Amino acid sequence: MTLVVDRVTSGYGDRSVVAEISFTIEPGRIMALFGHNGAGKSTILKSLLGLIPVSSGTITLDGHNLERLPVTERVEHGLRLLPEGRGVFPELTVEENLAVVSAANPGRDGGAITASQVLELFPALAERRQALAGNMSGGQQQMLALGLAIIGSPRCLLLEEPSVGLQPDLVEHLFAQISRICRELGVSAILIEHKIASAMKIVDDVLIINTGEVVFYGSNEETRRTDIWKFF
Ligand SMILES: Nc1ncnc2c1ncn2[C@@H]1O[C@H](COP(=O)(O)OP(=O)(O)OP(=O)(O)O)[C@@H](O)[C@H]1O
Repeated sequence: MTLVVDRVTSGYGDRSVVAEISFTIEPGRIMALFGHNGAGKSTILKSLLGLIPVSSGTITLDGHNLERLPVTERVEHGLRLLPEGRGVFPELTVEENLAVVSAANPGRDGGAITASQVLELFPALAERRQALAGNMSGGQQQMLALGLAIIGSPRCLLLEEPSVGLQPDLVEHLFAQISRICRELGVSAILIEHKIASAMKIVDDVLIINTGEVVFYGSNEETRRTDIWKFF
C-alpha cells in the first residue's frame, strides 16, 4: 500500500507548524524523517494519524484519502504509531499486552498478523511471554512495542524515536528488527530518529525538514553523497 502525502500543511490552532510537506513511500520501504528539535517531525506523524487536523493537502494510502478520517479509521486502514517512550502496558505480561492489542485490532481479509505470529517473529518475546512488560529491559520493551504495532493488518508504521534510552548495540538490534519486519511483511515505515548514522543503515529514503519545510528529499544513496548537516 503506497502512502502518498501531498502538500500537507498542519499545526496547532491557527499556527501552521509544517507547510506543504510531500513524499511517497512504497510498501516494504522505510523513510527517515530527520530534522532539528522542534522542526516539526512529530507534527507530521500526528497529522498522518489524525491526532491533529490538516489544514490543506492530501494523505492517501493505496488510493484511499485519509486526511478527513478519524484516527480509528486511519488505524483500520493500517497506519500504526509507535509513540516515543514505551508503547506497552507495563503492568501486563507480554502475553496480556499482545491479547489486549489483538482484541482491538482483529485485522482484515483473513491475512491479519496474530499474537502468536508476533511471538514467532520475535523469539526473545516468546521466551518472556509471562514476564511483566514493565520489568523487562528497555530494548525488550521496545521490541514488544514493535510487536504490538504490527498486530492486525499494519500497512505503515510511524516510528517516533524508537531508539531513545537504548544502548548502542540494542539500537542496532532494534533497527535490524524494524528492517526485517518491513521487508518481510511488505509494511512501510517512517522513522523519526536523531541517531542518523544508525538509521542510515536501514532506510531507503530520507526527508529532512527545517522549521516545518522540506529542505531535502532523496534516496539513501543520494543522502550519502550530500552534506546533509547543512540542513540542520
Ligand atoms: N501540542 C502542541 N501545541 C502547540 N504547539 C506545539 C504542540 N506540539 C508541538 N508544538 C510546536 O510545534 C513545533 C514542532 O514541534 P514537533 O514536536 O513537531 O517537533 P519535532 O521535530 O518532533 O521535535 P523533537 O525532535 O524535539 O521531538 C514546535 O515549535 C513545538 O513547540
